[in-house]
Amino acid sequence: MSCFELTQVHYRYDRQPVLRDLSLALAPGQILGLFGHNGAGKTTTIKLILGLLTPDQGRLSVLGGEAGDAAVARHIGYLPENVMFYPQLSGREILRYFARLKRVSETQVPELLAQVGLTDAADRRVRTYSKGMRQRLGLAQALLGSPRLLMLDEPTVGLDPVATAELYRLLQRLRDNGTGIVLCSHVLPGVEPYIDQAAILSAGQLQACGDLAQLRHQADMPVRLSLRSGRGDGLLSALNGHIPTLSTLQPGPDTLVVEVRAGDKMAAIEALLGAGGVDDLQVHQPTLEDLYCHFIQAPSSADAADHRGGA
Ligand SMILES: Nc1ncnc2c1ncn2[C@@H]1O[C@H](COP(=O)(O)OP(=O)(O)OP(=O)(O)O)[C@@H](O)[C@H]1O
Repeated sequence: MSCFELTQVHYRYDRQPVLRDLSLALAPGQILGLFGHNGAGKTTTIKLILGLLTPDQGRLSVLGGEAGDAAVARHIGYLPENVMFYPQLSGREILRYFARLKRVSETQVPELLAQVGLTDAADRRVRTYSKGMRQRLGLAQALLGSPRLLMLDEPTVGLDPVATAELYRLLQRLRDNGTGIVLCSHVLPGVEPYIDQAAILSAGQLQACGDLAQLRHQADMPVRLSLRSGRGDGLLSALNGHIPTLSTLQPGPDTLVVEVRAGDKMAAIEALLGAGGVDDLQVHQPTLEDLYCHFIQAPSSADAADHRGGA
């Protein structure tokens, strides 16, 4: 059973279309990064899955049931973008309060505080917490009741790099235990190794969705090979005539940078190494940020169709 499945979902606020023809699914034990600029529709998507909004068109199922159904909602953990707590309560009191609200056992509270690194601050008032500590308390709140689907809206806001890496590692442990996780963010640096799938939203439309290899295949962006060698010209002639290069650059006497199409990468590496004299070789594949920029800038199929229709 999938954690959720949206099929051709449309949503509009008042008369303003916000999500258009959105199809997206998440399997258990997967981390989906949902990326897009401000206003792309990420929070709206999360609210639909939570059952706080209802699609105008299309189908939506969550954990095999209806979004918003109480029996479904109790298996969902949610960390909202701007997390706010009663400042005069301690972290422990807040978690106990939410445990009662969610009707789950309070015995989980000490363990969750430990999981997010707040054991020592558990009995301090939340108004003395840093932004990052409040964010981690928000995560502990989302984890109450061991949710099968966890949705995190901008979870790394306010976290320093070490706390961010710890958060991602915690998410991976949850994922390995079968939790489906949506990580909604416009912060891409550092997230790449921790997600299984990336969905890229722009102006309410899904531009691309898949794992990194699929996105790279779909984008067909050039791969850059950086070589250190005493015989740059010889290497270039080993390539020329066999492998089409998109660009070549010799930034120094011993360095050569070649761009080839993704599909020619292995043949180019073989030709270069076969020519001999290569002291070092680095392969630069498009990063998640490169792919994001590529897909955000690419016209969507609907826009392209509109354009064709208007021409
Ligand atoms: N309650 C609302 N009433 C009217 N329009 C809204 C409402 N909430 C959001 N919108 C609009 O819907 C669009 C999508 O907003 P949404 O919050 O889903 O985007 P987002 O991708 O989460 O953005 P951000 O990264 O800034 O949080 C935006 O144009 C926003 O202005």
